[in-house]
Amino acid sequence: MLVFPNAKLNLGLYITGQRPDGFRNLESVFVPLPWTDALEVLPAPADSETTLTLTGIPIPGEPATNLCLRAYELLKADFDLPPVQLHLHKVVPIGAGLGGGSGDAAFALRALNDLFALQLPSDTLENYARRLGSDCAFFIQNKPVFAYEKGDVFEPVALDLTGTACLVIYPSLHISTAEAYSRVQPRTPRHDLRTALRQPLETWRDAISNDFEEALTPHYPVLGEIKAQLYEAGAAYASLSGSGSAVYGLFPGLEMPPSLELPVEYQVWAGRL
Ligand SMILES: C[C@@](CO)(OP(=O)(O)O)[C@H](O)COP(=O)(O)OP(=O)(O)OC[C@H]1O[C@@H](n2ccc(N)nc2=O)[C@H](O)[C@@H]1O
Ligand SMILES: Nc1ncnc2c1ncn2[C@@H]1O[C@H](COP(=O)(O)OP(=O)(O)O)[C@@H](O)[C@H]1O
Repeated sequence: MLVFPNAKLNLGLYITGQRPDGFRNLESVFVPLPWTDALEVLPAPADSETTLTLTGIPIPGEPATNLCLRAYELLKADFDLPPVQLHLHKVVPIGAGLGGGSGDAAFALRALNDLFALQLPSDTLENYARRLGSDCAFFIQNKPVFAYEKGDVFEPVALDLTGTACLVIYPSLHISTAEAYSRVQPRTPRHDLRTALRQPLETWRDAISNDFEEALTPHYPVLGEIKAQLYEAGAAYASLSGSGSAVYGLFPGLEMPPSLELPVEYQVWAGRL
């Protein structure tokens, strides 16, 4: 079985409180971004070992800690799964705020559920996903949601950005999620995200913000430079995604976003949501 785990964008992000478990409460709207990896999951002979092979962008850390393998081990602890051969072709930049690793984990759970006819409903898969990472559960249903608590509890949002031209720029700068959280002090949300997102996209610039962007831009000025470049190129809305370092621009009304002159080491996704 071959699946294509996608990434996500955060529309607004507020760190609202410190939790007793050491994590932070947040409020954000997550939307799927069709920048994808490719993940193959094949059943392997009963007497063989489970394997993971990797191509594409190198992933920091030991392959044994890869979220695809962790997803398999999580289900194997509860179900009589045969060994599998996993192959991940990594495309989505890492440490980008695009949730690429979380998407791989959730798609691995979904693929194993389908391949071995486990018949687990979405809420059960979401509970497994939550154990792998705070934003993993979003990728089970993979549709726009208002996310709160650890970013793993959802409410539906009436938001349809389908077809909106979008440019995502990753300045080859790995910002770890833990480092980003350590730089932000929880506070009352600056804006009411659900109300703001019901207004026309052209108003979002002054009505939606990302707390990580404010905290990280003084340390990484390139983030502010890319955002300014996106606005100069005509974006109606531009922001850091999640804890960065990817910055995106939305260009409603265009068939495709404009192309920008950027350093060769940057990775870019241009297309329609
Ligand atoms: C910031 C967000 C926003 O969507 O996305 P990314 O920028 O990583 O894509 C998410 O909250 C990232 O979720 P995820 O990447 O799954 O984080 P986890 O693996 O669960 O946690 C990594 C580390 O981030 C911190 N963390 C994460 C989530 C949260 N609600 N509070 C936290 O304090 C903790 O220090 C934790 O050890
Ligand atoms: N399949 C995977 N893809 C990407 N990162 C992975 C994967 N499995 C484990 N990781 C670990 O997760 C970390 C961050 O993953 P990712 O979701 O891409 O971050 P972010 O959402 O902050 O961009 C990486 O540093 C990496 O060590």
